[in-house]
Amino acid sequence: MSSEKQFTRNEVSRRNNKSDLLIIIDNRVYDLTKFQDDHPGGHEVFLQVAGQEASEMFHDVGHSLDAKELMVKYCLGEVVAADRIEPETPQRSWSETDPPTTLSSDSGSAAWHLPVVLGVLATLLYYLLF
Ligand code: HEM
Repeated sequence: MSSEKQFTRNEVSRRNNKSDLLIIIDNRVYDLTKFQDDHPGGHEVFLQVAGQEASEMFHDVGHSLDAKELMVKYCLGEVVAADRIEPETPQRSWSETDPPTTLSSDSGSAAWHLPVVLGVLATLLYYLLF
């Protein structure tokens, strides 16, 4: 259990105006009431997402590392476990369908044939020509 302050999405949704403005990014709750007038992207965007989930919009903008460091200052806590949205992680099981062991042992044994054959050919040519 985290020691951070916990918020339900319902609680956050009620704090959705210019004088009390919370948003949710990646299951963390930010109080942007004091930051809205300093936000380089303007305060209107915050009013659009006030009290709501804003992860997609935040990431779509491609905020800089500076912006991500600044966020920490405005973080109040996190969303309660029951209300969390897990980020989508693509699950690929290629390792099960395409075991790499067969491929690497095959190409491993073939790999030293070529230089040996070339070496033999070069030696034959040397004796034939000189
Ligand atoms: C804690 C939350 C946020 C912080 C600390 C923050 C901070 C910043 C900073 C520092 C910039 C300047 C550019 C950069 O350094 O990336 C910026 C730009 C911007 N932000 Fe945010 N931002 C936050 C949330 C949001 C959200 C939720 C939205 C959209 C709903 C948003 C939309 C924008 C836009 C549209 C720009 C302008 C991008 C441009 O002109 O290229 N920001 N923000």
